Amino acid sequence: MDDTALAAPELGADGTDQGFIKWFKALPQEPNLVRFFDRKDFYSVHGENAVYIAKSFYKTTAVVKTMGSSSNSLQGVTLNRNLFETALRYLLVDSAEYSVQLFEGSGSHWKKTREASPGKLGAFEDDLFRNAEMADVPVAAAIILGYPEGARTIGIAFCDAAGRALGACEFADDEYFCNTESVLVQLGAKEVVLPKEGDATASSADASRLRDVISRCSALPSERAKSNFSTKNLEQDLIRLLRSGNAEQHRDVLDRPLAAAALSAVIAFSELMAIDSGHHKWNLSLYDTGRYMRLDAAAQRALNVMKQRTDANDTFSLYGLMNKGRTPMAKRLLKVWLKQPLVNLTDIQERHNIVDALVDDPLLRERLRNLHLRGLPDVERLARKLERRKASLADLCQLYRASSRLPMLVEAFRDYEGPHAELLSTRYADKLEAAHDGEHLAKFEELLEAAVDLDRIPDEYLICASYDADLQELKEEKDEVEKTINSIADEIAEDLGLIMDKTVKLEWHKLSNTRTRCLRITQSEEKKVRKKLMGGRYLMLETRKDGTKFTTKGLKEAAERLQGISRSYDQRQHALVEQVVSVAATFCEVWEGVTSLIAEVDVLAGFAELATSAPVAYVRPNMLPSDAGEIKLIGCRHPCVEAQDGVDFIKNDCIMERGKSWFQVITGPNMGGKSTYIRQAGVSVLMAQVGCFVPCDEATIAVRDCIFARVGAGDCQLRGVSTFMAEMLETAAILKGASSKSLVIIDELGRGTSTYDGFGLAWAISEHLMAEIGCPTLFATHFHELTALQGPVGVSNKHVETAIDEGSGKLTMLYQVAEGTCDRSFGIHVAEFARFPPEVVEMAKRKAAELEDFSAPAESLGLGSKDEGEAEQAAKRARTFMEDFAALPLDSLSPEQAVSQSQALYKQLAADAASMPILQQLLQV
Ligand SMILES: Nc1ncnc2c1ncn2[C@@H]1O[C@H](COP(=O)(O)OP(=O)(O)OP(=O)(O)O)[C@@H](O)[C@H]1O
Repeated sequence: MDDTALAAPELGADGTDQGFIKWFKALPQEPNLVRFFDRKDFYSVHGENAVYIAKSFYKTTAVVKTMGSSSNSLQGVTLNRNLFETALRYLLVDSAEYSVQLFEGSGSHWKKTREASPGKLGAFEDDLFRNAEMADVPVAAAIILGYPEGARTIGIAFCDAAGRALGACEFADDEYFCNTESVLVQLGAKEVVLPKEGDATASSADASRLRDVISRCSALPSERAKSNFSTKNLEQDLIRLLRSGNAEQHRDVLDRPLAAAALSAVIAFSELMAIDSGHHKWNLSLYDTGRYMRLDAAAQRALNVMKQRTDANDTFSLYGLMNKGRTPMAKRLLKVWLKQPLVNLTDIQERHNIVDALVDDPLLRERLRNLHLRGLPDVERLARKLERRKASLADLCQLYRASSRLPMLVEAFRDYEGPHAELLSTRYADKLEAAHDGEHLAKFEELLEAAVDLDRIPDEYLICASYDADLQELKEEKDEVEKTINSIADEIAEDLGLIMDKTVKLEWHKLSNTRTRCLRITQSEEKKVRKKLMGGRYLMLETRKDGTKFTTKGLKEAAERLQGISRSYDQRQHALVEQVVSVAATFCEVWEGVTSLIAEVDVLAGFAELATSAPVAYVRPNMLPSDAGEIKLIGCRHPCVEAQDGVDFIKNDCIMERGKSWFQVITGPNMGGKSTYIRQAGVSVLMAQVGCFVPCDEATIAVRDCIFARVGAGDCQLRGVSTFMAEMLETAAILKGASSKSLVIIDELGRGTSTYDGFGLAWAISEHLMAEIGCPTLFATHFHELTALQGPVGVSNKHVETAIDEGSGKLTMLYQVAEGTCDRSFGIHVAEFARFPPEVVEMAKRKAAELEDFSAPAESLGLGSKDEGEAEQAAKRARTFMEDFAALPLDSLSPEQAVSQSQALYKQLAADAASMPILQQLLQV
C-alpha cells in the first residue's frame, strides 16, 4: 500500500450533519455488513465498522473521527479510492466474510445504490479487479434440507457467474452432512443461501450442523425467506435464462423437488433474471456428485491444498506450489481443479499425456509459457465485460492482442512431433485455429484494425477517422481549425517579436466551465512586450507567477469553434465505440471457448514446469482403475516440505497392496516424520488425479473416489469442538462416507488424551475401516497397541526411525520409514538423553518389559535391604518414579518436552532420596 492510500481524507460538512447521524443510527444493525458512503472525492464508513476499517487498513484508530455533538455522535473514517478498493477486496474476496453496501447522496438523504456479498460480486466487479487480478471464481450456492419419506435429503444448487453455469442435485445425507461437505468443497462455494431459521423445515440440530459444515468449507451462510425457494416460476425463468431456451430437457433437475427449490433460490440470490445481458446465456446441468474425487474440508486442510493466510511462503500449500500458470485464467482454473480432482481414468490419463508432451519437449514448453502465454491479459474477464457491453476500446485492444497470439499458439502445437502430437492437435491446435478463422477472431481483429486508431495507442484509444465518414468530416474540420489556431499563434508571436514554443507558448485556459486557447509568456518577456500587449489588440486573461496568459479576438473565436467541433467529434467517437463494442460482443462465445483452452494449456504447462523444476523431478504416475488394490509410491516426497529452503528431504516408499499392506499403522516419536509420510501419500494421489506428475521416483496409483483425512487434537482445538470425544465420534461417523475406493489418512487421533477412550475409538475406527470398508488407510498414531491390529485387507506396521548419538547423547530424527513397530526403548533413549545416572537407565531398561506390571517386589528393583522398612519405602518411591516415568506420553511429546518432563520427575526423585539413604545410594552408584 502506498502512502497516498494511507492518508485519510477529511470528512466534510456532510459528515458532521446531525441529520446524517440520526439517519445512520436508525439503519438496521446487521452483522458482517459494511456500509460505505460515496462522498464524491472519497468514501466513508461509520459506526463500529469505522473502527474495524481503521484497525484493519490504517493499523491505527487515530484516523477515526467523532462527528456530531456529545449527545448525538457517530464515529467515521474516510478512505480514498485506492483504499476503498483494497477494503472491498478484503471484505468480499480475501476474507469473504462480509457483505458490502454502497450509499450515494448527501446530508440525511442517502440511497443504497449497490450491494455485494462473496457469492455475488457483480456490482463491484470493476472496483474489485481494476488494479488486482480476479483470483477466484465466485460461486454461490443454495441448500435446502428436507425429509422425504423420513430420509434426510439435501437439495443443493450453484451458480458460477464466470462460467455461466447453473447446476443442481439432490441426495440423501447422514447426520454429519459428509456428502454436502464434499460437494461444497468441490464447488468452492463462497456463499451459501439457506432458508431463514424458523422458515426452515430442518430440525434445529440439523440446521446448526449444516451451518457448521458451511463454515468449515469457508463459505458465508446467507439466510433468505423461504419464498426464495419457491419453484412456481422456475420453468419460465429457465426458458429465459438458458442458452437452449428449453426448460423441458432439464426434467432431471426439475423433477427433484429439493434440487429445483435450491435452484430457484440461487437464481433469486444471484438476481439473474434482472440482468438482461445474461438471458439465454446459461447452461444448466444435474450435478453429478460422483464426477470428481470427494475431499472434505479436513482433507483439504490436512493436505494443505489451498493457501492459508498464515503461510510463510507460497510453497506451503499445494496451490502455491502448483500455481505456475502465466495467466490469471490459469490461476483460477487451478483452484477449481484442486477442488475437483478427476476420477475418470481416461480423463486423468489425457491430462497426463499433455503434461508428458510438455515435459518431454522443453522447447514447446518454453515457447508456450514464455512467449505466447506470458503477459496475456485476463481474456475471461475482458470477454465478460464485453458481453455486458461495459468494455472500453482499451479492453478491446487487449483482446486484440490476445487474439493475435493465437496463430502462434497453434503453430507451436503443430510443430510438436512427439507421441502426443495428435492429442495436441485435436485438443488445442484445431480448436484454436477454428476460433481464429476468417469467420471468427480473424474477423474480430479486422474489425479492430479498421476501427481503432492504432497509431495513437497506448497514449489514446480512439476510433480512427477513416472508420466513419461523419467522424472523418469532423476530424478534418477539427484539424483545419487547429491549423488556423496555430497560424494565428505564429502570427501573434511574430507581431510580438517572440519565438513560438520558446519565449511564447500556445496553451489552454480554463474559463468557468469551458476552456479556450491562449498564449502564455513569462513575466520577464511580458515586461519586454507590455506596451504592445496593452495596445488593444490583445485580451489579457490572467497574470500569475508562472506568466501572463492572453488571447486575441481571432484566437478566441477559433478556439470556440474548435470546442464546438470537438464536442461533436467526441460524441461521434462515443457512439462509434458503442457500435464497435456491440459488434465485438458478437464474438463473446468464441472468446469463451478460447479462454477455457488457454487456461487449460497454461495450467498443464505449469504442471510440466513444476515436474521438471522441482528439487527432484516428478514422474508420471501409472494410473489404475479404482478397483485395483494397489498404490505404490516409490521414493515419495512431500512436495511442499521438499520445496522449503534448507530441507534435505528423505524420501520413503509407501507401498499399499490389498491383502498385504492396505492398512498401515505408523508409529514413532513426535516430530519423527509420521505426518509428513502419510500426507505425502495423500498429496501424491491428489496431484495425480488433478492431472499433475507426482513427487516420486516411480508411482502406481489406483484411482481414488475420495480422500478422507482426520487429524487429531490440533484440528479439534482449531475448530473449537467442545470435547475430544465429540471429535472422535464425528470421525467415526464421517468415515461412514468412505468406500473401498477411497483413501483414508488418520493422523494422531487421540493425541492429547491418555485415556483409554481415545485408544478404544481409534481401535474401533480401524476395525471398521478394515472390516466394513476395506479402503487403503494410513494411520499415524502414538497408540502402540494399534500395531496389534489384524485384518483381511492386510495390516502393515511401520515406524519412523531415530538415532541417538552415543557420544553426544543427541537424538536425531532419520525420517526413514521402516518396517515393523517402533522401538519402544525410545523412552529410555530419552532418559539417557536427559542424563539420568546410567544405573537408573540400566534399571529402566531391565524393567522396560515389565513397565505395565507395577507389582514387582522391592528385591526385583535390586535394592537389597539392611532395614526392611527403609528398603520398602525406597522401593515404593522408586516404583512410583517408574510408574510416573512409564505414564509419560513420550511418543506424543517433543524430544524437548520429553527430556524436561523426565528431568522434572528425576529431580523430584532425587529430592525425595535425600531422606532415603538406600535410594540415595542407588542414585549415586
Ligand atoms: N522425510 C523427511 N525428510 C526431511 N524432513 C522431514 C521428513 N519428514 C518430516 N520432516 C521434517 O520433520 C518435521 C516433523 O515431521 P512430522 O510433522 O511429519 O512429524 P510427526 O512424527 O508427524 O510429528 P507430530 O506427531 O508432531 O505431527 C517436518 O516439519 C519436517 O520439517
